[in-house]
Amino acid sequence: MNGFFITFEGPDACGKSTQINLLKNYFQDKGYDVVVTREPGGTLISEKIRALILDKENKNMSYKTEALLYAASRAQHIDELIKPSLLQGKIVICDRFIDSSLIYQGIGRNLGIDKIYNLNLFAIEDTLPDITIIFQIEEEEIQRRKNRRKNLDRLECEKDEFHKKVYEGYKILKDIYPERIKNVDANGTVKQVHERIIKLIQNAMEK
Ligand SMILES: Nc1ncnc2c1ncn2[C@@H]1O[C@H](COP(=O)(O)OP(=O)(O)OP(=O)(O)O)[C@@H](O)[C@H]1O
Ligand SMILES: Cc1cn([C@H]2C[C@H](O)[C@@H](COP(=O)(O)O)O2)c(=O)[nH]c1=O
Repeated sequence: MNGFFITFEGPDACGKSTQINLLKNYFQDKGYDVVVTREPGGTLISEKIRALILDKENKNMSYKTEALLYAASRAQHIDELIKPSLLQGKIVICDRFIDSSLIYQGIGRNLGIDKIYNLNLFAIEDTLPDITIIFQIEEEEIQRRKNRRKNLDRLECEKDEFHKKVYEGYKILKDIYPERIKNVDANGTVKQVHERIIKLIQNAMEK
C-alpha cells in the first residue's frame, strides 16, 4: 500500500479531534489527498454500530458484546474506507483505532490485551497504522476539558475507576509497540501540541 496511515489515541477529551483538524489542513496545504475518519464509525454501517455502542440506554451491554461491536465496526471501516484509501495513495488520519480496544476493553474492562488483540486481528488482518500518536496529558487538564461537555455518552458516563485504568493504560502502550507508537505531550496550547505532532509525523514519513 502506498498511502500513509496515522491514528490518534488517548483518554476521552484529550484534544485529538482538535489536532486532527489542524493536521488535515497541514497536509492539504501541502497538496496531499487526506481522508479524516474516526472509530467507532467512518462508514454508514460503522456509524450505526457506534450509535448502538455509545447509547446510554444500553446499560446492560456485556463487555464481550461491546468488544465484538467495536471490532465489527472496525472490520467494516477497514474494508470499506481505510484499505481502499491507502491503496489509492491517500493519507488516512483516524481518530482512535485498535489501541482504543486494547486499552478500553483489554485493560478498562479487564478482558485482557492479548485476547482483544487476537479478536481484532480478524477485523484488521494486516492493516496496522504507520504511526500512532498517543496524547499524554495531566489528569486535571482532562477534567477541565471534559467539564465543558454537556452530553456524555455511555462510555464517558463510566465510573472514575474505569477512566483511571484507561488513563494508566495509555501510559504503558508505547512500551508494548515502541516502533509504531509515539507519545506526545498534549499539555499546553493547541499550537504547541500541533508543532510537536508535526515533528513526530515528519520523522515517521522520512523513514
Ligand atoms: N491544547 C488545548 N488546550 C485547551 N483546550 C483544548 C486543547 N485542545 C483541545 N481543547 C479543548 O478540549 C476539549 C476536548 O477536545 P477534543 O474534542 O479535541 O478532544 P477529543 O480527544 O477529540 O475528545 P473525544 O475523544 O472524547 O471525543 C474541547 O473543548 C477542545 O476545544
Ligand atoms: C474505537 C474505540 C473507542 N472506544 C471508546 C472511547 C470513547 O470513549 C468512545 C468513542 O468516543 P469518541 O468521542 O469518538 O472518542 O468509545 C472503545 O472503548 N473502544 C474502541 O475500540
